[in-house]
Amino acid sequence: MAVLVTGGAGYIGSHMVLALIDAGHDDVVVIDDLSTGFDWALPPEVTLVVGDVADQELVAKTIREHEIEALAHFAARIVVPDSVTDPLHYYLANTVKTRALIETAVQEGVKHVIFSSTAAVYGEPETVPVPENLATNPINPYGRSKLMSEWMIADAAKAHGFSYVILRYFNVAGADPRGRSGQSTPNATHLIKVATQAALGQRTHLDVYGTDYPTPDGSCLRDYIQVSDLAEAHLVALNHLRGGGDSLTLNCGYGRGYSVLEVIEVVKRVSGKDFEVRLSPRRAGDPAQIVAGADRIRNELGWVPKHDDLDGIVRQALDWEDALVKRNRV
Ligand SMILES: NC(=O)c1ccc[n+]([C@@H]2O[C@H](COP(=O)([O-])OP(=O)(O)OC[C@H]3O[C@@H](n4cnc5c(N)ncnc54)[C@H](O)[C@@H]3O)[C@@H](O)[C@H]2O)c1
Ligand SMILES: O=c1ccn([C@@H]2O[C@H](COP(=O)(O)OP(=O)(O)O[C@H]3O[C@H](CO)[C@@H](O)[C@H](O)[C@H]3O)[C@@H](O)[C@H]2O)c(=O)[nH]1
Repeated sequence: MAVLVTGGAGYIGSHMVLALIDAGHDDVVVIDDLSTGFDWALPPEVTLVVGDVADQELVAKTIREHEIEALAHFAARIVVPDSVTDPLHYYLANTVKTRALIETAVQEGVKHVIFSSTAAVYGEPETVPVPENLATNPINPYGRSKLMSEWMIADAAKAHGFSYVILRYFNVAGADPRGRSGQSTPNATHLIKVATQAALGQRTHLDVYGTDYPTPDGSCLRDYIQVSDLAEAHLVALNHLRGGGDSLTLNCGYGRGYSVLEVIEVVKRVSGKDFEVRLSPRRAGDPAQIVAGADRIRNELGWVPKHDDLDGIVRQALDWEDALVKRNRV
């Protein structure tokens, strides 16, 4: 009952691989082009196929050779402002390549698909938290590229008989509590990563992108979910599908929002380090606030998060950043 993890050498995918192995799966195969991922992020017992998810010959061969039953599709481009400046690249990487991958999966008889979607499909909701049945209305090409993939997967599942869980992640942060993986992209743009780098002196300062949003302190509000909790959500989704469960679309978040300024305050407190914070103009493509309606995944799949604590998430991110520095991987 092998699982193929696309993008498994990346931040979230590598935590999924660890979760599968911790749960006793000895048949995990990763396909990754290593464009933003790292082969060293993977445990040695995992098979890594270096290549593109849209290489249909390679993917078909991999599925056949390893008798892949389920596909967890993480590989993508993920930076919201980059999607605004280079939308065609995002539609190619996230939508066109997902189409090719799903076509191969259908041709090769893959039974289950878990897809990494995003809170960005909701766009700029008028109220938070947002339940899954809120109308989708993405405001940036990244969100649209993912929403189109959601639609393709749902349509193809209906036509060709596989089952799926679409997981809409909110803002993913933190690191493996055992220190085996974390966010390793050197020039990552994610707030908690950037703030921990500022705290450790790897960046001169931190920009706050926008302080005039209609939020309590004027900075954007996000729902930060710890990465191993998110990986665990994939495991319960996989078990659900293997047990014959229906296809589902589920938010992955804790249901509580923190502002950019609040996150910075937590990073300074937990690290014990002060750093320069510049109040800067808004960044392209950012919604003011996005918080998960977080009940459905708990009710439908029995998912129970273990790391719902921003201080702990920041501590993990700091420890991982520190480990990267010590291993000369920054
Ligand atoms: N990080 C977040 O906060 C967040 C939030 C919502 C959704 N997501 C989604 O989660 C998924 C994983 O994100 P991440 O943060 O781990 O990013 P990441 O960049 O660390 O991981 C992506 C991985 O996919 C690989 N990859 C990219 N394009 C590929 C291709 N065409 N063929 C093969 N491999 C390819 C990269 O080398 C990398 O290892 C993405 O689909 C992203 O859209 C992330
Ligand atoms: O140096 C920084 C970095 C970020 N921010 C702000 O912090 C918030 C969060 O930004 P970031 O961490 O870059 O995440 P998002 O742009 O919210 O996007 C993340 O979260 C989305 C789900 O909500 C995912 O779909 C994306 O893949 C993922 O990058 C935003 O308001 C940013 O403007 C800053 O003010 N300064």
